[in-house]
Amino acid sequence: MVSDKNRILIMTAVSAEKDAVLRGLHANQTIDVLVAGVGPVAAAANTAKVLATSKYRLVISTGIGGGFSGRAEVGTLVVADEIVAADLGVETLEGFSSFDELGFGSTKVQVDLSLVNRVTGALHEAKLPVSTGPIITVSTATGTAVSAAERSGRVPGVAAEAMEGYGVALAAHIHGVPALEIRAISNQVGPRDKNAWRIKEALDVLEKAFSVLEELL
Ligand SMILES: O=C(O)c1cccc(C(=O)CC[C@H]2O[C@@H](n3cnc4c(=O)[nH]cnc43)[C@H](O)[C@@H]2O)c1
Repeated sequence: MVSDKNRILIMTAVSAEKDAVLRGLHANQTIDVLVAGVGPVAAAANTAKVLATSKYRLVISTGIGGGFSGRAEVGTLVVADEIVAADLGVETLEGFSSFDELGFGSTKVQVDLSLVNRVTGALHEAKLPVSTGPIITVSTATGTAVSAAERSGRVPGVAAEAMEGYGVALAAHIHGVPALEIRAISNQVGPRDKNAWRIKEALDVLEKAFSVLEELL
């Protein structure tokens, strides 16, 4: 790894997502794309490991994700305007209490909204279907309509769900590096129906996204 403050680090959960991003980047020499592993803990640990020895000006968590109905449809892109750990908290008789509410710290990583707007604008200019909104990170992927409604109700405007963004973004924040999360929607968040997942379509739009963003980043 070249240690250079002009470099960008992109973390994906699995190699299929890494390969899609690399196809879009056309062998860009200033962007490193690495596999973080699935889930927030692996993603945080592996991102922190990289940042401990190499300097970057930006970290991006990206890959496929679930879209919330009416906010992010399958085959579209979502750029996070807030990265939220949706299940960091306590189950109580009155419902879920987040770490924020309990005073245990923040479950959110703020993002540079001017960068979010530039990224979203570039994708829109390229005629790619894109929206912005909070992206939640979970340790257990939603699998029922009840859970989808509960999570959607707790995070106003939530657009998408995935499993690595908060881990990647928190590791970056601890190292003083700004972070983004960009998701290509492979499925709708809700009742588990693997037959309804459109992973290839999502990987295709992920590739297109990074072929556009290569010029901007
Ligand atoms: O439901 C299943 O049988 C099943 C089998 C394999 C993988 C899964 C996943 O949930 C993959 C999680 C993986 O993909 C991202 N992802 C994509 N869609 C979602 C979602 O709706 N909720 C959470 N994560 C999602 C995630 O970032 C992981 O890397 C399920």
